[in-house]
Amino acid sequence: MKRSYLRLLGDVLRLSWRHYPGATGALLAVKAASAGTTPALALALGAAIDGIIRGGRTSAVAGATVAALVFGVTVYLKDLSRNLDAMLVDRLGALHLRRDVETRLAGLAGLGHLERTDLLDRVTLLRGFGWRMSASLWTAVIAVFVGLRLILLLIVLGTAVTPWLLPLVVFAAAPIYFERRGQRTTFQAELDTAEAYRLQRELFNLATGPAGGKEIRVCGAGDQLAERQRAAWSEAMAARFRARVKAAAGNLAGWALFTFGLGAGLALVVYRAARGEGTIGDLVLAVTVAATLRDALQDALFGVSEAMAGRTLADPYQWLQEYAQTADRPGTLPAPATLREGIVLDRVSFAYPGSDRRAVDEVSCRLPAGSVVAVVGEYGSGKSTLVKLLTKFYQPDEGRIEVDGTDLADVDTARWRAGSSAAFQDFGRFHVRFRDAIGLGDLPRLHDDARVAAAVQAADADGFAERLPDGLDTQLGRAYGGVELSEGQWQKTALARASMRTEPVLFVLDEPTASLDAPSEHAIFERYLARARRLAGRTGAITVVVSHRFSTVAGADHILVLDQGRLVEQGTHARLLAADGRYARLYAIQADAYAEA
Ligand SMILES: Nc1ncnc2c1ncn2[C@@H]1O[C@H](COP(=O)(O)OP(=O)(O)OP(=O)(O)O)[C@@H](O)[C@H]1O
Repeated sequence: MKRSYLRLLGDVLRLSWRHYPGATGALLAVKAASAGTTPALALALGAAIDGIIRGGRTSAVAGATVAALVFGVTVYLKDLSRNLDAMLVDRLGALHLRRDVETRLAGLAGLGHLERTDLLDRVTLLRGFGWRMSASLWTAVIAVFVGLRLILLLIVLGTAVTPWLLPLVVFAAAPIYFERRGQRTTFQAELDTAEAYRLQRELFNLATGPAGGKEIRVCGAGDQLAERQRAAWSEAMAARFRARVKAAAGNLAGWALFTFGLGAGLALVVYRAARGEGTIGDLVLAVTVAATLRDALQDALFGVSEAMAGRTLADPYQWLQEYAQTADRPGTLPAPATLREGIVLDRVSFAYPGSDRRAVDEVSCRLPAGSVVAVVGEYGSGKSTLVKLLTKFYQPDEGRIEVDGTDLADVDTARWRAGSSAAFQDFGRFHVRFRDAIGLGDLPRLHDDARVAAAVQAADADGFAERLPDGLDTQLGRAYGGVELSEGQWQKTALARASMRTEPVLFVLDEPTASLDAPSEHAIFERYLARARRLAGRTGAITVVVSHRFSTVAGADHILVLDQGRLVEQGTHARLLAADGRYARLYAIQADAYAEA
């Protein structure tokens, strides 16, 4: 086993001891005691048989009594162990380990782990971390004590019967060796096929889930998806199956060796008994031990293989710990409560990890304090990426973003975010009460009804909010017996959430009205323009609006026009029209389209 995995098992054991000392101690004691029961039973039975044959009534009765007692204790310990094991695995997994992973993942300031395919594989593995890891700990403990039971059984064979039986250890080790080799092969195959496996699951969810259900039916793409899912599944499974066949062949060889050794050992005991060198009790003892040796060995192998299966968790967990420390540059400087000068982008470039194409390419511009800045451009021109850089989801690869002269990279990320508000294109649909879906935009004011109502009004959501069956207390999401909102209503809810903070210094609206019609979008934009003016007066806030609809953003103070990541034009609406460049051309095309409509 890898050292990191052993260390992780040690950490989990310490965690269990710290939170459940009684149950952990009891389970360890029960497992340790269980290791001695089979050898004790074999010795007691052997003594009872010898007592009967020699006519020693006392030793026969004593042997039989001990055997009966040991048998009773074995059954009781098994039951106790099962219950303690289940209780500890559940509690430790759900209450501590899963929470630890959840907190670490949710605490990551950046988005890389959610958007990079190489990291997604690890995040996927970590989803089952809590329960699997706590189960692994106790299977590893079982493996240790079953190993101890095996050693005790062999000592009993070697000392109570004949040392000639000791080479059985070598034969007993053969299946373990082959099992481990097989484990390594299958583990590697799982790693190699993780991407195909993830893809088939994604396709399955897509084909069967509600998200793309309508489009898939309209397109008639169900069969295609099923076929692709089947292909990805077959690709992953074929490699895994080949690895398992290889592992099974090794296991067969291991067990064949063990069976050969066991047969030879028993033949030796029978031969010795026939020559009068051993007793019938020895024979009973040897047969009892031999019969349980196979079970003990199988238990040990099962324990080892189960514990080894948990090894797949060590790498991603360790990665998460390191990633949390290195991926995010949290910064230490306080975030400004008000802006005096504004935000300056100085030759900012950024390419998504794993891509050599710059999503933002040498962008330099100034976003003056108190201004409303619109970012426009065609699909994929880098608008959302620019917003992600401003909200510190990613750091620029080159260049700097300065906030009132301070490098944003040095500003404390959590505090910068606490001073920002944002509504994103891919907004969240939180299936909680309507008031909570909005209030979580400013957690300390989650229960401030007046603030929530004001945010609802700001987002022009009061119309549909009034019609909700339980008002602000309405549960959202049909899956939880609540109300399902329309796309536009979800979007207005996201807008209301972004309106909860009243004093942000950065207010981002990344296509917040894409699901609304042009007049509604225009009305909302006017509202937020007025709000931006009020914010500007209080905190010097900068409002950044991303939109496809050029007419909507005409009232912005400053417009940035992006094309393939580059800032190709900037200025006011009037100046950009007068320049008769890209902006003017695209504006004219949209204006014509609306005129014709
Ligand atoms: N997570 C990601 N990983 C890799 N590349 C990405 C990622 N997100 C965006 N890109 C790429 O970066 C470029 C800019 O994308 P971005 O989302 O910033 O454009 P946009 O102008 O906001 O587009 P839209 O108007 O469609 O929202 C695109 O080429 C896109 O394919």
